[in-house]
Amino acid sequence: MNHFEYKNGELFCEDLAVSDIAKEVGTPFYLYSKATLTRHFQAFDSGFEGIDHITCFAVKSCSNIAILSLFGGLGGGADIVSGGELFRALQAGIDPGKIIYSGVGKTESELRYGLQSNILFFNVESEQELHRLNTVAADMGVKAPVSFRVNPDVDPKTHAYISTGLAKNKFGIPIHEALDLYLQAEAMEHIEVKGVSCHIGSQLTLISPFVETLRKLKAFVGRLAENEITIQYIDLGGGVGITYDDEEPPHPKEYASAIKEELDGLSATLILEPGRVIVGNAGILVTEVQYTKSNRGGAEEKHFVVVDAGMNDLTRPSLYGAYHRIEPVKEDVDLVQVADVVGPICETGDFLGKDIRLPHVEQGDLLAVFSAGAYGFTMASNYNSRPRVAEVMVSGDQFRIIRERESMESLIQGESIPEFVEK
Ligand SMILES: Cc1ncc(COP(=O)(O)O)c(C=O)c1O
Ligand SMILES: N[C@@H](CCCC[NH3+])C(=O)O
Repeated sequence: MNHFEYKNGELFCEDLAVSDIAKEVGTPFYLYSKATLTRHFQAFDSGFEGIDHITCFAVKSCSNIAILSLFGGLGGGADIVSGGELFRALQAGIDPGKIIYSGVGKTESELRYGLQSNILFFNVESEQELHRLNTVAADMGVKAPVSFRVNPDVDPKTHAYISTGLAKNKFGIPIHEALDLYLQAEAMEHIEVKGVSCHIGSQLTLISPFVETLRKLKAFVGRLAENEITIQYIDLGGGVGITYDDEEPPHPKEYASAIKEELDGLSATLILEPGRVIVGNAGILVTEVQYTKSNRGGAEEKHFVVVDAGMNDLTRPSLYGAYHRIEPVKEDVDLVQVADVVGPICETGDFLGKDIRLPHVEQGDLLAVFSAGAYGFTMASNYNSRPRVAEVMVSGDQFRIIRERESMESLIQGESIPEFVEK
């Protein structure tokens, strides 16, 4: 359930007509519903009621500080993967004691920043990272809280680019090699072992890979116990999918009960790192039609709707061939056409949708690209020197710009022409 609905043929976000917001903000822009963000966070988090847990929102999926702050206020923590995400989470007021730091390539200065900030723990992904963290912590005279991200070799049955828990993926430490690292860590003066973690992939539509993973983690925790290593946290990562088209992912409550059932008997705090399931359907991208055209090649006629948002603004269709529902902001039952919705970028791969069924649209019409709240703005770039678009949040009958549209000046900010370049 989300708060993007048609009322009398007009798309609304909560109590505001999307077209009215567009008049004031201009296009393109990302639009988020505060009520949907809240509802989705609570639906996920409340599934784990009754057990010790922290919902650490995956900042990479949607990192605007207004949204992080909203989740922080609802009791959430953060799953971060860079110094930049740590900065955002702290700026948003998220409790550092609820921040966990994942990622295969943490630099020395990022490790230092995490330690200075007193985060809950680092998800260490290699032996070399463990040694580097121990050295940095020694230098700072502190103990680094550590969980190891183990790779359980479970097939999440999702897109190959977003599978992370298979042995052939770069993530984590193979589960059968992890015990050795725990033993090394226990012997290190500046490391404190806190937990065991994993994240097997994103946009999962089945519960079984999560359950299989948890079983493997439980067996592993048993082996740790035999070696007198006790852990306080089990981090199951993120990954619950959403409906973009006709997928039928588990309801967060179903996911939570399956996990709770499997956890039975384990006394550890559960950490969850959801991203997409919370924000994916809480945001849309609003774009304006610039031109329509048809290209005839032989017997085929191809229709194009050229809009003012491109693959730099929403890259998922180009990158993964991902489907996003696209509909006019003003519903029209007129003539249905099948068209590619394409952006202004000089790449054939610049499309938001292929063979989309649309009513007749004209220059100036607004289109909504749905399910754009996760990995939408956060993956945007300035390619073709396009300023990144605005982000807007609605609450009831009010809206606020939570990130300004970038200016032309911001495009060249930090650039300079050296004196040895002749003008
Ligand atoms: C370590 C880690 N945690 C959490 C997430 C969030 O995943 P999702 O948005 O699928 O819930 C990701 C991204 O896949 C990730 O890499
Ligand atoms: N960016 C991906 C998900 C990757 C998740 C990051 N581990 C997507 O849009 O679906």
